[in-house]
Amino acid sequence: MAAGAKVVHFSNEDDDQFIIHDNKHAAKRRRVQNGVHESAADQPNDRPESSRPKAPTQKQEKDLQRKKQELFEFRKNLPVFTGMIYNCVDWLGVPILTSISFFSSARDQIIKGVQENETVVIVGETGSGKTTQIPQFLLECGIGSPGRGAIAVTQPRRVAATSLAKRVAEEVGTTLGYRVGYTVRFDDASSQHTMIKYLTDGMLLRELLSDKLLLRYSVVILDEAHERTLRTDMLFGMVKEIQQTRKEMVQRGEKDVCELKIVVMSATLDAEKFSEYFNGARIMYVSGRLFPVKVYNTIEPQSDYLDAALVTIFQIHMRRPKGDILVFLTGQEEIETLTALLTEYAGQLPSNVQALLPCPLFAALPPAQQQKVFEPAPHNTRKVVLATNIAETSITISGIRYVIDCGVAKVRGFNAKIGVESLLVHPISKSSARQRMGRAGREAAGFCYRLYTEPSFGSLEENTIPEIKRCNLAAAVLNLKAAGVHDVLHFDYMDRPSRTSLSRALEQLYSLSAIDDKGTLTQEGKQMAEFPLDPVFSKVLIQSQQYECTSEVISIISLLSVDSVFFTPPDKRDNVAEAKKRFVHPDGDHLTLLNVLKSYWEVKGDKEWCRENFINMRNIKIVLDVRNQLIQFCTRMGIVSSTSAGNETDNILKSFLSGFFQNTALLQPDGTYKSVVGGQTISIHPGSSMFGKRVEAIMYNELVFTTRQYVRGVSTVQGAWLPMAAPKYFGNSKLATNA
Ligand SMILES: Nc1ncnc2c1ncn2[C@@H]1O[C@H](COP(=O)(O)OP(=O)(O)OP(=O)(O)O)[C@@H](O)[C@H]1O
Repeated sequence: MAAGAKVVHFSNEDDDQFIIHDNKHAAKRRRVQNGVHESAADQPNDRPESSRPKAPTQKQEKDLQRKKQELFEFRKNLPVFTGMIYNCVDWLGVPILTSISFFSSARDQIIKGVQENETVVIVGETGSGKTTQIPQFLLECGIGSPGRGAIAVTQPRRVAATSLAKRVAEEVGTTLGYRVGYTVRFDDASSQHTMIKYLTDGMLLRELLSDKLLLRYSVVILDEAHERTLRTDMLFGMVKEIQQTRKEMVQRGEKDVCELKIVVMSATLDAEKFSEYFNGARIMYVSGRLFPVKVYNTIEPQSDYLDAALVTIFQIHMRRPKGDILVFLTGQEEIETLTALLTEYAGQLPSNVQALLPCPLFAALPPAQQQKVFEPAPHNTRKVVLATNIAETSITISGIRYVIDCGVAKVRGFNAKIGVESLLVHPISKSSARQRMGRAGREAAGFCYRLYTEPSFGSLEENTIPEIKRCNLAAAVLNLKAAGVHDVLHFDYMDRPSRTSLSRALEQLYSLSAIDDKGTLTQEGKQMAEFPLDPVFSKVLIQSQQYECTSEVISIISLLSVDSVFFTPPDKRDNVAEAKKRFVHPDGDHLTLLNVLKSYWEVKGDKEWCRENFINMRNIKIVLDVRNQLIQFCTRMGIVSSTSAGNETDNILKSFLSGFFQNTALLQPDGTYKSVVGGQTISIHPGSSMFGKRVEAIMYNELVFTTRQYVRGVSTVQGAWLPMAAPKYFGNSKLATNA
């Protein structure tokens, strides 16, 4: 083997490995960061009824029926159609035969199970057909009907909701948005005829604001319940309560109300725990999977998974039969680094080898670009989808035969004691690893390459810790209050968050003036709950009206929604640092970012200018997209997008301080900074325009734990502004004790 060559050895693999004769790509470093709410919460949309999906024309109808018939031939072989249903499993997870019926199909038993029980928990292998088929069964048997109500199927992510709706519309033989549709943030493909609606959990929470008993639905299917996102956990408690209320209404003989059925589904779920929470719900295990997936683990631990992923991609490409590859990574920056490296090395492949096409997939990518991963690869090309864990559950990407799992993910954490939130790279759970594996083997036999050893897999946690146990709960508590849950301390949580976390959240909402001293939602709090943003950013936006700088604030919030507006080729770090200096604003990073956007507009997005200044054009497009959405949103809310006329700099910084007052630090006599909350010593990140500067007080966007506690997104503020920014918070001694 040539010096510097790199090979990743997997268990059970032959060893004619592909060798990359250059390992310069190693050690591309990743940042661990925290802060901005990456994917904004979901919003109702206001598409006028006239532009909403219509019944298919006669010609469309013919094509739809042909496709439906074709897909039916496939559907009827899925395990949820024809497989066996079990009532329980032994301690190894093997189904035990008890009171099952050999004479009825899985489909019939699932229908009967839902008809006879208020709540059913369904567990079945990835790809067995739960998400696409079970809603159709419930429609076909009349549990979902125009008279009783539609079927809502929640998904933790929008890309899953939209792609599933498209597939199921084809299977049902209807145009998308007519009988089958979806509702996600800023996009609604549904109509009053929609009987099966895929929607993000955030969207269903939002519908609860206007339809408190979810009367438009007869069934709510909570899919991928194992993910335990904050929003799904909130939904558990809310739908459980709604089910009880509707039952009592039916018992009282109230008209136009039917009982609400709840179906909880996943491939990797602690069914007993869910059953117990939902008052002893019936559990059904669906046996079997459609296609096998062979799993390989590395023989040795890998010190650099990005490097290992790159090598594995080429090993598969050179040695394995046709089929696309799905690689799980932790974030946008890694995905972009690997895309660049893949493109570079793919150019060195011999001419008789098929081409490689990298396709990125991450939450901040505009929906139209996300959809590209679902398009078939061009002739004689192997598609390599590079995704964060937004591709981990629910979705089927046609053509994927190989999955590469790096074994880690970015996980949001929150230290309730000191009120600090962080986003750290953390090993995934076994449940996540199985979900990742399950993205292969959906249309044919598949292969999963885990970039970690078998013992490492064995040492992973069984399930991911519920988000509610590790997040800042301010947004969740605000949503609960907006949905009418006043007593958030005694809400029926499946896993109760700590009292400290809840108190912290209430304290933060009080400081933001979202709730009053009795814990009641204020007018401002109601407005904040409507925003597609974390409450902290909502506060900044609302406050910007008073300082007449909404337009600038919207731009900066949009700029903060991406990792970086600069593109940093590994061998051009010095040139990039030089380019960044051209935009520096003396008051810090918020205004420096705004300078970048202003300059981009001045040159009308000139490509050559972007190249010279290392501007990441894709990220700027994302920024502009978020900005447009926020402007539209503010217009709907009656917020005028004014531009600062007076002291622009101070006004913008004061607006941000009204939300970020807890992310502040004061200069100490020894030249270090001490955080106002928690009193910790912090350092300004070397990448900040404020690095090395000594000012009276700073405000920062995020705290990063690396070798020390760094803050990023830093701007200078005046100490005297703090009490004005949050009088309820700084009313007393906090400043004095930390000064
Ligand atoms: N968009 C699609 N294109 C091609 N095949 C699809 C598509 N969506 C679903 N399928 C097929 O239907 C099968 C069932 O998919 P479905 O999403 O219902 O399974 P599931 O049991 O919910 O899986 P998971 O637990 O992974 O979400 C898949 O294995 C795949 O073969």
